[in-house]
Amino acid sequence: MSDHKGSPLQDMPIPVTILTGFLGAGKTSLLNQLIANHPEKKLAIIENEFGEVPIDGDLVIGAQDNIFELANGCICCSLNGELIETLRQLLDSGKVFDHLIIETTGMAEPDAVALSFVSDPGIQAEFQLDGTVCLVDAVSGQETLLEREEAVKQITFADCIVINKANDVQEHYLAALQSNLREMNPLAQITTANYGRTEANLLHLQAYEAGELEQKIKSVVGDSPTHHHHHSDVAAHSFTFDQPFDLLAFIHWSKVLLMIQGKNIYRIKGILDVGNENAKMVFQSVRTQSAFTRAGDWPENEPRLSRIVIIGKNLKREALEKALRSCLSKG
Ligand SMILES: Nc1nc2c(ncn2[C@@H]2O[C@H](COP(=O)(O)OP(=O)(O)OP(=O)(O)O)[C@@H](O)[C@H]2O)c(=O)[nH]1
Repeated sequence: MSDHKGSPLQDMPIPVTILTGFLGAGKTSLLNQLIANHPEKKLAIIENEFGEVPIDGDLVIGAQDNIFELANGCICCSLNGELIETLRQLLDSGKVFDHLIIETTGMAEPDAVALSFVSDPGIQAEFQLDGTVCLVDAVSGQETLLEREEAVKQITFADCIVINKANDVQEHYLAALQSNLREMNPLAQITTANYGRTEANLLHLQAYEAGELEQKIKSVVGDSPTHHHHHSDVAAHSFTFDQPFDLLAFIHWSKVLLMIQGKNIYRIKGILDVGNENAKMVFQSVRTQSAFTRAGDWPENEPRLSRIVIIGKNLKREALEKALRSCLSKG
């Protein structure tokens, strides 16, 4: 990866990691570990926190020159426009950096932050999401998930979930938490940490790359017709279809679905067989935005199975399946 000097004509988009997790879960501790473990990287960091006086920036060690603060508001709501402005300033600053980390407030909905990177063409040209990392407090995480909708959304949107303070709980408790998180988000990688120290390569998740997505979706959905994971009213529904999709019908359906039910749909990811296309089409949504990318061609010896995972709240599985079936190619 080449250096980025804030020029609008960079050769490669700068990878972006969104760091999220409920209040006190260990985001700043993890950030400090990332900085310590990646001396080869020139990290730029955007900190967002509530409160008049920014504090977290002072708690991040050794990167003071490259820290940008968005204080006194939440990045996912009132400060979203400011985030885009800060990204532009970052590019214009002349600072050299090759990876951007955004630490959100503990209350932020990371999909709203991610939206800036998939909805603004100017930003998209310069930055590319690598993935969202969500910290969960091993001790209080379970309780927080029962009480706080924001925490549930953070989990369901994450590409990697890090259970921090793992040594502070017993093994069986940790295993139960892990399995609960797996049910809520079967697509995420799950790992453990103490004081933010973890083995996982969190800055290279490539969560939005077609090949990586395909592997993940395949591992979750398999070849069986349909199944779903349940966490109270939040569920991950998986579907497989062995007939090709009509691309336009699918696009139309997904746009209407996200427009009408977007609030309750946390994530859609899918690999689709589309009539008249040799390439596998990878679909994913971030809030109301959605996009297709091409993965490799379907190999001759691989059945053309479309696999789709929809994670959301209070979703009616039968209705989703029926609607998806109506998007299958008629020809
Ligand atoms: N026991 C224990 N404490 C930890 C661990 N990791 C972090 N802490 C402590 O937990 C507190 C919160 O950690 P932070 O890294 O500031 O968490 P945060 O998510 O950035 O917090 P907010 O910015 O307030 O949302 C601090 O006092 C840390 O020292 C851990 O693995 N075990």
